[in-house]
Amino acid sequence: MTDLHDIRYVRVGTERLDESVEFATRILGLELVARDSHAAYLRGDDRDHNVCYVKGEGSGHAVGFEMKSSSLLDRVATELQNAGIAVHHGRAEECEQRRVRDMIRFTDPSGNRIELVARPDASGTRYFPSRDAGITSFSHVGMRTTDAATDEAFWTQRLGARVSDWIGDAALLRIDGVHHKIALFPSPVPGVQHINFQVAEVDDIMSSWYFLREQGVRIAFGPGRHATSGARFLYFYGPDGMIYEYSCGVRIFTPEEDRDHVPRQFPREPRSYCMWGSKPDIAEFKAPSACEAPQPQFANVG
Ligand SMILES: O=C(O)c1cccc(O)c1O
Ligand SMILES: [Fe+2]
Repeated sequence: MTDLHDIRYVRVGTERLDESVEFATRILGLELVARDSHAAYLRGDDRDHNVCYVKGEGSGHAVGFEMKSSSLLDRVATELQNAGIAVHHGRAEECEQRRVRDMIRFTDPSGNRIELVARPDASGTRYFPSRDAGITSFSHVGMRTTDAATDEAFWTQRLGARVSDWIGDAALLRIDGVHHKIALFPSPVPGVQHINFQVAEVDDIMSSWYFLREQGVRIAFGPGRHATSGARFLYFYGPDGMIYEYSCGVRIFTPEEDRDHVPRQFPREPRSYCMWGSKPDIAEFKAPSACEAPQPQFANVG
């Protein structure tokens, strides 16, 4: 069984490299740690980077997870290949671009690109925010799935993730004590749906809500509170329609809870996403449209 040690980075292809860097620093509150004409590396915690914007839409999205050792990485590669899953072993320059010693890449059944890495660069300097958004860490990604059941089986059976809760068919998956590090939201297309940063306290959520609106940033959802993880949250749109989430107070499972937890099934309705009543301006979070909702069956009446 694979044990993903932690989420490590997200790579986002963009034609708007300068705009993405400007948004991530001035608005989101990340620190720019390196950039060249092809890529920009930014962080919201003490790791070497959390987000890499890569010039060119074609480079798409990828999510990187750290394995505890290169030997564990090699073992996972063999397990995946034996299961008939194509595994790309990162070339030296690809590992350098990711600031890691070893990397493998494969896709989940929806085509989401997953990278497993070993010995990522540590950093001897503290995260130094460009704006005091209260960010404490890069914590999870929401991903789009074109086949929720198949992707959930892949992430749980192949990669060792555990379901913490469902909202409709959307699975919130944990790989450690944090309620989730990956969430899979049904969608017609794959890709990274949102990027989450933890913030220190609710004051950070609320002061950012005022700041973002003053800056003309489109709010996507919230301020609100998730019924699933209990986290208070705020979502907003950045360049290329990427959604960013600040949240605080996410549930942390004790080892006993991790062992005994029975995942809950929340219905796909607004109150499952927000206990306070905020309504999402996020396609994957909206209740199925009338054309999608199962039509009530009326018995033939005379
Ligand atoms: O934190 C959560 O529970 C949560 C639920 C639905 C969607 C999300 O993005 C979340 O982070
Ligand atoms: Fe989230």
